[in-house]
Amino acid sequence: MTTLPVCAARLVRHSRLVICPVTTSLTRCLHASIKGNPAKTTRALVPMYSKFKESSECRNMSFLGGQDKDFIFRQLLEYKSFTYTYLLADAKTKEAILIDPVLETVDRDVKLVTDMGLNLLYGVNTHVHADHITGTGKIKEKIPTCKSVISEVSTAKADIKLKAGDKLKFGNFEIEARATPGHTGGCMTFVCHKKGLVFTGDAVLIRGCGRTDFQEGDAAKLYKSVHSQIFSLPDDYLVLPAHDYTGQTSSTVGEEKTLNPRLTKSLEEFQQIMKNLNLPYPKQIDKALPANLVCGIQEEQAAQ
Ligand SMILES: N[C@@H](CCC(=O)N[C@@H](CSS)C(=O)NCC(=O)O)C(=O)O
Repeated sequence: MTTLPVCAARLVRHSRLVICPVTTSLTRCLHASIKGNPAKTTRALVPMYSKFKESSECRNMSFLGGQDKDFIFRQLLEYKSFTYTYLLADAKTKEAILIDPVLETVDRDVKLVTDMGLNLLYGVNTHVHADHITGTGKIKEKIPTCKSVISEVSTAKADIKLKAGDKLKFGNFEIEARATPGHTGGCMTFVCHKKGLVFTGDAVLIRGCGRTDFQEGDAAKLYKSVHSQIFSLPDDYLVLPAHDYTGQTSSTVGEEKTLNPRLTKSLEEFQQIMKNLNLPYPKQIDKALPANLVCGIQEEQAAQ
């Protein structure tokens, strides 16, 4: 109870970024407490604060701020392949996961994890990437307790093979694995419901989607899995893709449902668009695919 006005003060600061009725009321209430009766104000703040904690604004604040008292979040860029790696951690228990680490940036990521005193449980791959080598193998060498993770459908080697519906826990948080094939056969999307975050890998990119011209790529499958597994999530969930080539960092389910120039079309139109993308093959595909089938540089490769 005593910390409530402090929390409210932080909310007031954040309310400059995002204005919503709940924070506006909180602001008024806090200002009233300066003039009036603080105990009465605190009583009035309790239901408002509870409502705020459940709101998308509150969830997104921790994304904007990168950290709150419960949750740590970082979006990290590997700028040669324009890949985003995500660090998620429980701020209290220090248990952490990395989603889509890249070989070239393993040292940066391991230093961040170590500096922050985190206990990295999992290095998770959304799929067998074709454009860069995953960092999960090298991370395991540096942090032997960390387990590599990928979908079982991918047929890649890893410590943990996920099925649709499986959950990975870290402290008081978890990500739910959803099968979203189409870019590759084994693509998975990870949802952190508590924070309203959805890690789409290459299934949904911001105003785009993963190509479907190799690795069991299938435009119809991609369309159906995105619509059933991602567009069915609440509109305010933050979409966090594995790549962006235009300098954007995040979107929302609601935005992509209405503004994505490919996925808002009919299935037939989508298939035509994907057939005519004519993208050059990723530059690293020949070394990335075999390495990623063993989750990066691992014993199997070193022994060869
Ligand atoms: N130029 C890059 C590869 C770019 C590319 O093909 N990206 C993939 C995801 S990584 S396999 C993709 O699906 N792109 C969709 C799109 O519309 O751009 C390189 O050489 O690495």
